[in-house]
Amino acid sequence: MKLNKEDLLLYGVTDSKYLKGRKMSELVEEAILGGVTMIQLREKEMTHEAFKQEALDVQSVCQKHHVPLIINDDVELCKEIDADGVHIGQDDLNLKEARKILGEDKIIGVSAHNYEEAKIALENGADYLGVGAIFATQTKDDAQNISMDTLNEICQKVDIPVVAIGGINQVNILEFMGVAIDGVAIVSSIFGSDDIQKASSLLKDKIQRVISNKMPTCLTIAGSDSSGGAGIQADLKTMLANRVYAMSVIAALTAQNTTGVDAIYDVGASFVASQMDSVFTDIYPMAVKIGMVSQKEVILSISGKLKQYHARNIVVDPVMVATSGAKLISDEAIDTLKENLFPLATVLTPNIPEAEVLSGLKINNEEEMLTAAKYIGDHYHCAVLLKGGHQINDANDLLYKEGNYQWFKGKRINNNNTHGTGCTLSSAIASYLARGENLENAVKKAKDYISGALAAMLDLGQGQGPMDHGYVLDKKD
Ligand SMILES: Nc1ncnc2c1ncn2[C@@H]1O[C@H](COP(=O)(O)OP(=O)(O)OP(=O)(O)O)[C@@H](O)[C@H]1O
Ligand SMILES: Cc1ncc(CO)c(N)n1
Ligand SMILES: [Mg+2]
Repeated sequence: MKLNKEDLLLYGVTDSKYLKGRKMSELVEEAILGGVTMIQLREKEMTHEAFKQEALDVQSVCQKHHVPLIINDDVELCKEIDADGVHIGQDDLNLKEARKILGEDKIIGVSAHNYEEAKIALENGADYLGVGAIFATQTKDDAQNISMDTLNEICQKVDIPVVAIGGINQVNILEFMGVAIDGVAIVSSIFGSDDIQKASSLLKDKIQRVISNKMPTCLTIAGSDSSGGAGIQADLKTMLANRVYAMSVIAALTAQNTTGVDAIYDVGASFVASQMDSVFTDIYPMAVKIGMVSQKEVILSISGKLKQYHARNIVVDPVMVATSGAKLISDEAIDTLKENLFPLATVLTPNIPEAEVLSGLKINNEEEMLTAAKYIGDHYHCAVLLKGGHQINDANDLLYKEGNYQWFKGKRINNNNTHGTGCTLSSAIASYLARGENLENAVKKAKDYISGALAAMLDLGQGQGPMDHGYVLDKKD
């Protein structure tokens, strides 16, 4: 019996510490009734005879429900009872030898912790890979942790199915949104649960949604602009126009229009946290854009939640002053931003006045833009896109990342309606990161989008008006 990719969707791995006097085959049957699609029998401290008896019991349950049974480590036992396959670690019996013993018809899975190991396993004829540990796990204390990015890289480069393993539970399973895995292998959250069938069924539902979802998801955490040209409203419009599913956590409200900001109403830190819980425990965002966050407590609650949910692709727009000149952040909050949010950023997107505040340097030309971008990037250990919208002659933006820099040239458009340009650019970058583009391509595409939105020459309001975020839809008429 050879492996179907679908068999890996919810891969239950047993552990006798959860037996509590019951038979392993009973636990396995509950897991299968809940939706587990493949079983791995894993025993570390049992005599051969006892393990064989347990394996035969579990095998009859698996056969009854047409679920493949994989034996951990023990190639001989797999052959002896004619199980469907074996899973071997990096230290276990060599893959080539296992293949020789078992032949082509048995499934052989291999554990890999990095791309090199994955490549070798592929070359030696593995049928699937178990890649981890993704999260901290109680099952194996020596497990190395690997990042979501490494996991995704392995999935994309290796053309055999990949399951993620290590500490996966009902909440963090959503973090695989946008990662090209074929399934998850789980021990404790299935077999350590009081209701194995129910736990399996909930996990199955979640992993099915995560894997079948092809729509990139993106979150903005920012302030509301009642006039709709900047803040949350610009972000949502931008994300929609760049074809991602957009969600919002409102961190502040402004009474604002194209002529200025009349009032600010702060949203409490705990309510911001609640909004983030609601989003991250249901539709996990593949990228997050952060805009106006005016209060220290709010920033602390955002950074805490981003860490808790291992958010990735974080674009931080350090909003300080509106296009109209109004101040949007307290001085105390700037320090909190630097200390707590900047270190989490994939990229920071200051404009020239903001970069001056963050670097303490004056910026009058492109050379000084580079000096300031370098200072900020090296200081806060993140990439920096220093926007040139405030330069007199051109609209060239500078991306500085890990010692390298790249200019994104823009033609200055003779349009005074630039309300919300910063919000729009950072949201467009987040959208393309959610779509799986690397930072350089995301910036390039975002720059093209905003140039088009400015060139559409919308003219609304009595001050510096908003852009036409929906210009890309015109083609559809
Ligand atoms: N007149 C213009 N023509 C072309 N591109 C522009 C123009 N003004 C701004 N941009 C571009 O818009 C993007 C946003 O840059 P900008 O420096 O205006 O951000 P910002 O000051 O943070 O905006 P906001 O006022 O919304 O906070 C950059 O890519 C910049 O080059
Ligand atoms: C709510 C809000 N966020 C950001 C900006 C920056 O343009 C603004 N004007 N308003
Ligand atoms: Mg701005």
